[in-house]
Amino acid sequence: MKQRCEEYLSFIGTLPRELEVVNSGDASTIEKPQSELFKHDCSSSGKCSEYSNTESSDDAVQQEVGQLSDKDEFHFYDTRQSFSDITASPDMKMRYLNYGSGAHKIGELHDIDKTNEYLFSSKRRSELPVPVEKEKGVSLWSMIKDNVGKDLTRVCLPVYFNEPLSSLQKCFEELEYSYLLDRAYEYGSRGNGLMRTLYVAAFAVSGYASTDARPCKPFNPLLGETYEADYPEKGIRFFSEKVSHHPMVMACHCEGKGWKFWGDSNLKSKFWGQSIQLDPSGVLTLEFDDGETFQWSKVTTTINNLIIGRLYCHHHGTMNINGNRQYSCKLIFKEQSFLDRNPRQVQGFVKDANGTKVASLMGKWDESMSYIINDDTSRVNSRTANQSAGGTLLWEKNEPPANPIRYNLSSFAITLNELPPGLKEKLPPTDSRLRPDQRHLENGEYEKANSEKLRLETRQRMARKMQESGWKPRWFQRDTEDGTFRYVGGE
Ligand SMILES: CC(C)CCC[C@@H](C)[C@H]1CC[C@H]2[C@@H]3CC=C4C[C@@H](O)CC[C@]4(C)[C@H]3CC[C@]12C
Repeated sequence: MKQRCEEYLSFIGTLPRELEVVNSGDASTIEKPQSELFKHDCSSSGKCSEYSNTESSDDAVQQEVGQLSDKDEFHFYDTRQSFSDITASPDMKMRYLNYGSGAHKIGELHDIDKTNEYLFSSKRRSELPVPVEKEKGVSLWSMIKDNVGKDLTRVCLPVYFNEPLSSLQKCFEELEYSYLLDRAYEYGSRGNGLMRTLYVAAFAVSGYASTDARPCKPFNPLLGETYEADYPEKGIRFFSEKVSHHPMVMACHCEGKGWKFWGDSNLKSKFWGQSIQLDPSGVLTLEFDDGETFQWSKVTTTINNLIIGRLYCHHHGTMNINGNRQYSCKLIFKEQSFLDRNPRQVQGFVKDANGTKVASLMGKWDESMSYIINDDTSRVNSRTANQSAGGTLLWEKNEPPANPIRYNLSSFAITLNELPPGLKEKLPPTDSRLRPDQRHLENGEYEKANSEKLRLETRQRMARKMQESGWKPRWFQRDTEDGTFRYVGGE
């Protein structure tokens, strides 16, 4: 029986062959080996069958949603819910978060009007709503074990494994420390290219800080779903859209004081049984208003202890931050070894146009980053073996919220899905904040969240066909030269 419940889980591949089920009709009979994995005793929850047994052929879906026709292709989602006509129709009007100051495009960022200030600057929330229902503990194993040997991208996980943020919102989360880019801009415009490069490097690392101790999965946006954020207190605006479902690609664009930052996220995943390896394949570009640019790609992320133990992720590999002027930077995210007493380390250096190392960088992606200008590198090295003791601080992770928050969100992350009065009317209907399943989860209404999630996922099965029949992103366009998505805006 083919698993048809198409929850995307695009980062999960197929289970290893040796774990395949002998008789596909009986998921409890497992060939070999009798590993720890299978001895693990987890009570299966009733919820599981509700999801894993959802079967329907594409034909059935087709019947349910209606026949595909050229005219219809943008209107597959029914209109019962505010979020259901999710794919952006070509004539949909974009309403920027401009609160009555007249339509301004994302380039005109910094005129904070009064409404905006009222809605955001001083009054962003510092807590999630109190959950309506009690949380249920469901083990991931109970979900996976009935699907051994099947394509896990087609396994549908119930909402208990999600955090109330979409992947689009998570992209914005990587801009929590955008002030580092403001600083980089200022240094550069005062002629200090080295300090600019160091701050850019610190920024590139700081994006990982929020991934620590966050064991839940973000919501998979629907094709054409968007997330737009206006944070005048940070001086930034952000816009993102899910531009492809197969493969899953999200395009992002952000503008701040003196800089623009864009890129698309496209993850390649390998499933290793107890862990998943994610290899991001997009390029991130940072462009300062004076023409200096830096480009880099993200390093590999491994999610460990999928089945037994505490789930955590770890980032490793080399990040080359290539500048178009004087300086470039190389950062190494250390591999984790079993007995490592000092994990999560990042080390690197900045080199000038001649290839001379002019500064060193050291720190941890979940803590802080520091630098040493080359003149004093040798002195510090000979003085102490512990490099992280030396150096001048560039970046430090913010304190977590005073009261521990569900899902372990940072104070910044807590604000991302907030829907204050008046905002709803200003958002396009495709915004992640309007996803009913995500909203229900945030409110702790798990039953409702689950049924809405299932409903939207059923709709989403059409995404491949929509893409094949010419669906195009609304706000981004693929660059014909380098294949990256660029924000084109519009109304
Ligand atoms: C099977 C389920 C329950 C496991 C939960 C998996 C969680 C830990 C996974 C799912 C998606 C993952 C994220 C996907 C993409 C990225 C971008 C990458 O550049 C940094 C890591 C980061 C941000 C991942 C962190 C870990 C993550 C949040």
